[in-house]
Amino acid sequence: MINVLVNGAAGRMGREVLKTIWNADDTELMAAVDPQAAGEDAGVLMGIGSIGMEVKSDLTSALESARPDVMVDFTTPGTVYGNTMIALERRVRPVVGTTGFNPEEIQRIKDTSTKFRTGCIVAPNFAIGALLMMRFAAEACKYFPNVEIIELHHDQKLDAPSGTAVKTAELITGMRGEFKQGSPLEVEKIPGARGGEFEGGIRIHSVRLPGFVAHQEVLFGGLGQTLSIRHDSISRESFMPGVLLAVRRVMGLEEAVYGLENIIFER
Ligand SMILES: NC(=O)C1=CN([C@@H]2O[C@H](COP(=O)(O)OP(=O)(O)OC[C@H]3O[C@@H](n4cnc5c(N)ncnc54)[C@H](OP(=O)(O)O)[C@@H]3O)[C@@H](O)[C@H]2O)C=CC1
Ligand SMILES: O=C(O)C1=N[C@H](C(=O)O)C[C@H](O)C1
Repeated sequence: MINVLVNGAAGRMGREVLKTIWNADDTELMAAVDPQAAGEDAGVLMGIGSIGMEVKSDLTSALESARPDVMVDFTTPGTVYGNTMIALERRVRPVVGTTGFNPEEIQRIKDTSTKFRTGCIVAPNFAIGALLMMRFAAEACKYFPNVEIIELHHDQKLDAPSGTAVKTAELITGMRGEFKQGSPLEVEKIPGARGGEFEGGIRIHSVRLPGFVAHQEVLFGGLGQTLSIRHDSISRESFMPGVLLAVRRVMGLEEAVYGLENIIFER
C-alpha cells in the first residue's frame, strides 16, 4: 500500500484526487489538508458521506502525524514551493500538479530532492492527451519553427500563462534551438494584443472564461500552410490516471522529475 496525503483537498482538483486515492487498490488515503475545509470530513468533500477523517489546516503537522509515503499537491502558485520543500524535508515524496513555479524554484526542488534521495514529480499536466500534444508540438517545430500557443482555461485559474503552455514553450525552444520569429518592426496598438513573449518570439495567449476546463492549441505557420495541434480536457477526470501513475512511480525515484513525459514516454 502507498500511503498518501492530499494537499489542497477541497479544491477542484483536490476533490478528484481524494476520490482517486480512496478508490485505488494500492493506495491508502492517510490525510487531507486544506485550510478552506478544516474540520470537515474528507468523505463529504468526495460526496460519499463521512469516512471519519477530518480535514487538517496545517501541512507540517499533518505530515508529521500521518507519516505518508507521498504528498499529492494541488494548491496554489503562491504556496506550492513551500509545500514541496516541507514534504521533502520530511522525506515525503511530493507529486505536484500545482503550476506557477519559476525555473529557479524547479532547480532548488531538484537539488533538495537529490540531497535527501527523496523522489519527487512535478508535472504541469497529468493528462495523456496533453503530454502527446506537447510531444507532437516539439516534433513539429523541427519543420515549422514559427509557432504560437493559445491556452484556454476557466476564469478562476490564478496563474497565466498556464504551466502547460510554459512547458510546451520550453520543449519547443529546447528542440528548435536558436531561432527568432516575428517582425522587429511590429507595433502593438493595444498593450498585450500579441500575448506574452516566452523566448525567441514564441507568443503565449491566455484566455480565461467560464465554461472552459483546460485547453491548448499550438499553432504553426509555414509556407502556404498552417498546422494546429489541440488538446481539450473536458473534465478533471482526464488528469487522474496520470496522477495515480505518478504516485506509483515516485516511490521508485530518488530525485526530482519535472514533466510526466520523462516518466511515461520511452526515450
Ligand atoms: N498538473 C495538472 O495536470 C493540473 C494542474 N492544475 C493546477 O493545480 C492547481 C490547483 O488547481 P484547482 O484545483 O483548480 O484550484 P482550486 O483553487 O480549486 O484548489 C486549490 C485548493 O488549495 C487550497 N489551498 C490554498 N493554500 C493552501 C495551502 N497552503 N495548503 C493547502 N491547501 C491550500 C485552496 O484553498 P483557498 O481556496 O482557500 O485558497 C483550494 O481549496 C493550480 O495551480 C492548477 O493550475 C490543475 C489541473 C490539472
Ligand atoms: O488550472 C487548471 O485548471 C490547469 N492547470 C494546469 C496548467 O496550468 O497547465 C494544467 C491544466 O491546464 C489545468
